[in-house]
Amino acid sequence: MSETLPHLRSELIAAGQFFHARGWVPATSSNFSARLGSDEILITSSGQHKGRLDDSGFLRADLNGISLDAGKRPSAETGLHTIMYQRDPAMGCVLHTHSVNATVLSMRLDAVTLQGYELQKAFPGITTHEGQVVIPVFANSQDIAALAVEVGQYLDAHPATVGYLIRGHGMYTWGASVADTLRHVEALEFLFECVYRQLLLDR
Ligand SMILES: CSCCC(=O)C(=O)COP(=O)(O)O
Ligand SMILES: [Zn+2]
Repeated sequence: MSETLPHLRSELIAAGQFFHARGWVPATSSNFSARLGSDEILITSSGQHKGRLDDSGFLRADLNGISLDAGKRPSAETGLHTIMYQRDPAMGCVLHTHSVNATVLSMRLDAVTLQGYELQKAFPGITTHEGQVVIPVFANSQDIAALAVEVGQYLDAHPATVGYLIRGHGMYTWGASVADTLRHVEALEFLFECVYRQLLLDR
């Protein structure tokens, strides 16, 4: 990888500040990671406030989620990050957020289907508003290993997926770089707000 650990860490710290200003990472929710190398990631340690991260809030882990920094405990949801890096050597970043819109929609819908929105073009390979972008909703679980298997099976069957929701919990999205993944978070949050407002208008 061309990006150094300090650079990736500062990008993730800035992401947390950006998300917190928008209310997408309340309390100690959410977790962030970026690839450091072929078999190593940088990930937030468990229990950090993601709007107030500093250099100490991160650790290195292998692709099985084992801490490479003695005494530091990775996110409780590390398995949902490592599954993405294991699946794709080009995977550069995974971001998980807990916005109100993502959480509310996940309680009401089995999938969020996006169609007709110009902002769908924020995702890789999408060149028109005309197609459908489906964001699946998985049942929440405290068994992260089992949830990661379920996510992996879904992605095997639906490789163009750009993100997913976990019911009553939050959103995961990913990309080749931190910048790409930030764009995906921002686009999904905009689109979730559109879907939410449309549901209100349709009542
Ligand atoms: C207080 S939020 C509950 C845990 C969670 O969903 C989350 O995203 C943060 O967990 P972590 O272990 O990464 O701090
Ligand atoms: Zn979470």
